[in-house]
Amino acid sequence: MPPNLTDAIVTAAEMRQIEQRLFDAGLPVAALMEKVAGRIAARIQTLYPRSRYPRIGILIGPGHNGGDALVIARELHHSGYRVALWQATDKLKDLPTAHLRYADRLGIPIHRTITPLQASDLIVDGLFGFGLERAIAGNLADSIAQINAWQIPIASIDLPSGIHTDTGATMGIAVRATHTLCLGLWKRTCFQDRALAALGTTELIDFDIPPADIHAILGNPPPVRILTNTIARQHLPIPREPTTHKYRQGYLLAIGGSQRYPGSIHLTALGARASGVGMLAIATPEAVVPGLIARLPEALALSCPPTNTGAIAALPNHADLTRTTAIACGPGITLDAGPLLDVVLDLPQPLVLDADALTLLAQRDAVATLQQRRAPTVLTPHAGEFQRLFPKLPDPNGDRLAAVRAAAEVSNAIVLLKGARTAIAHPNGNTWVVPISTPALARGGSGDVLAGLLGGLVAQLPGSNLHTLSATAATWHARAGVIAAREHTELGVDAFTLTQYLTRAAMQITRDP
Ligand SMILES: NC(=O)C1=CN([C@@H]2O[C@H](COP(=O)(O)OP(=O)(O)OC[C@H]3O[C@@H](n4cnc5c(N)ncnc54)[C@H](O)[C@@H]3O)[C@@H](O)[C@H]2O)[C@@H](O)CC1
Ligand SMILES: Nc1ncnc2c1ncn2[C@@H]1O[C@H](COP(=O)(O)OP(=O)(O)O)[C@@H](O)[C@H]1O
Ligand SMILES: [K+]
Repeated sequence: MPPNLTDAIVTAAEMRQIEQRLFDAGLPVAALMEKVAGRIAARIQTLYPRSRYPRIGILIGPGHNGGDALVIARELHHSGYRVALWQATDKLKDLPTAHLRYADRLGIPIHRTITPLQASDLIVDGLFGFGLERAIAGNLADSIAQINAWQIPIASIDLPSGIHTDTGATMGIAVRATHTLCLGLWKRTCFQDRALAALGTTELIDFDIPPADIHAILGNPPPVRILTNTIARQHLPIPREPTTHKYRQGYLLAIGGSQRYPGSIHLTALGARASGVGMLAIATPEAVVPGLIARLPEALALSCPPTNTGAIAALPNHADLTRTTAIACGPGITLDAGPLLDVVLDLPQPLVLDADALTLLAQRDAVATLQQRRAPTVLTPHAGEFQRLFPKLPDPNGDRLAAVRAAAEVSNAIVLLKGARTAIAHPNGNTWVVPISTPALARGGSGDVLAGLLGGLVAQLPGSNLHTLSATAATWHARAGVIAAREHTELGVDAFTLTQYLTRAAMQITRDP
């Protein structure tokens, strides 16, 4: 299968339509269940070897998620595990009914209360998959609460039961998995921040869906996708042309800083430096310039007149922006820099807006202002900034993928919604998801670094796909965080430390498959 097809991210409805095409084409439902469950059973035996996990408790729901679980139970039983089942509900669909009867015949114990499963080394959760249609309540909910309290590792089939397949919402209560084995194609919920704690480690179990069936339902390329390393690599500005020179390697103007927040623009500048941009100019209040140049001697300082609060009042009169290929604006400018933002929005270069620039934008009619821009804009809000910018759109702490897509559509800007799973939407609905990150990045200043890195990347490749470039910068940044956290723990990745790992992250992107 071409690698890009496993990058598609689907909704429950799309998955159902794709599966239906396979069934319509002649693949028996039971055959698919055997195949899928066989692959999961094999994976479980690798992840949880019988020597260390001899006793497996399996939760059986009423639908085909339960059917998968029963096939897995049978296979693990034959492989020598001691398997015990909890049948969660009376009424089962036909396939699970048949498999349950056969499990009984094999002598696998079938319990109607969960207590006997407490003596398990691993729980396999086959209660609900993408067929969950209402909140879990009553005895079922109580049982899930108890299972979660047992502190036994849990492997969920397809999804942690109780998590909405698309939105990541908890439907009443949800199994808290250690490991989620997502089947066939990634479900949206795997990239919704609010579901991450329930998902545990996620892994895709491929079952050979023909690409034509995926494309028939999702289109080609699919609209919502993981940004893979391969794509990120194609959007790094390396290798450089042998005869290039500094003015051909991009000219970024980074605008930020104030007397109150002099540090953020340093971090943005260090992010830009790591992007490899040919020329870096920094517009900041004159009081901030000396410290900045001490740290980044290569940068061109545009010393700006200050407001009476020490914010940037305007760009310097002499500033010649003709060579500028991209602009990043916002870190540390404070809310006193409104007139500056008006000037910046009017400039003809691609523009990355971050931090205070977003809050200032929210104080005017953000959507109308963005619609009027002559050049492309990338907005890089965290959830709080997003809510200020787009108060009428879906909550960015809820269904983040829906929220970011709606924002890009209404604003005609590329919107990069930061978080544990950063999502980047294009106005046409295409959305990249960055599948990795680390909570080590959850501290002040790491976003400033991203703004600079992204600005520097855009400056170097102004004619390239801005949407994918933005996602590449987010991946690059996240990878740097992951490498830094490995070496410094999650506590040791302050924003400056992060900047020192960006080059290593670029090397990793260029080397990894
Ligand atoms: N068709 C197949 O053979 C395949 C099945 N797969 C598995 O099938 C799953 C989807 O199967 P289904 O469509 O049967 O759906 P589920 O197994 O997710 O469950 C649906 C059943 O649960 C009931 N239900 C829904 N919400 C409930 C609630 N809150 N409380 C109590 N009962 C509730 C429904 O009435 C229905 O009977 C996937 O997640 C996956 O595990 C696929 O992965 C692979 C192919
Ligand atoms: N829990 C988390 N897990 C992974 N990444 C995170 C987490 N929290 C924040 N991040 C990342 O850290 C950065 C924080 O940016 P931002 O909130 O703008 O911080 P600041 O404005 O202080 O620089 C973003 O890139 C975001 O994706
Ligand atoms: K499940």
